[in-house]
Amino acid sequence: MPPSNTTGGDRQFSLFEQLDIAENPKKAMRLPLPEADVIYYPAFLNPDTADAFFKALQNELPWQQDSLRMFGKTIPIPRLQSWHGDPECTYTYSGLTMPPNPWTATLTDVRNRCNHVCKTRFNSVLANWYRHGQDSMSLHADDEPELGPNPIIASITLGEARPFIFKHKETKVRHTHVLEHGSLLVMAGATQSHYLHGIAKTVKPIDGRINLTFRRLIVSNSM
Ligand SMILES: O=C(O)CCC(=O)C(=O)O
Ligand SMILES: [Fe+2]
Repeated sequence: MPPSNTTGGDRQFSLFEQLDIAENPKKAMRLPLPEADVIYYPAFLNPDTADAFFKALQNELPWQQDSLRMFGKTIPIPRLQSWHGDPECTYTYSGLTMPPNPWTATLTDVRNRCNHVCKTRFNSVLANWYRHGQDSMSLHADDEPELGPNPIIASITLGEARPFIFKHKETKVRHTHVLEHGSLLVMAGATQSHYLHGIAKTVKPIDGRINLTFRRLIVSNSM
């Protein structure tokens, strides 16, 4: 049975209220996920701005294909990545330790828009480039200790729309939501405690997608 919708209900409502949605021409919506706080803004960026950001990021970021050690083997991850942030924001993710690259003009611009709407100060961002349908991200929760409890994460989509999968950790119930060009997805509250999320592969011939997930790492000398 899916968990009761009353659990965390206050928190869901307060996230919606917390976000500054007044400036967005298209309405934001809360996704129907019990025990989670997830808001989706379809047209956070206008299409021309989103196109320009996509092109700029392709050229601006030092994209690399990292590898993970699994079962004694080194396996290249199926996407390109680039980690950026304030100097103290070294991040450990699936066994990879990544010192931050500096903020670029485009990342700073998008970060400031996310800060404004989410009323927080993101100090880091993971950029993911899914080059085609065979690039993906396996189901995971963004629950690294340096994110602290109940982290707020702002996730921008540029380029090809891809289905974003949520899977409840206990009930295993799945919910899929297509993330469109120029959209913003905000995950907050207990979302990471109760759900995994990821991007599946597809055999369809599709174009590339760049995703930016802004985070606030709790590091000793962050202000
Ligand atoms: O590409 C996406 O939308 C998901 C990215 C993600 O989950 C992450 O970077 O932790
Ligand atoms: Fe994630």
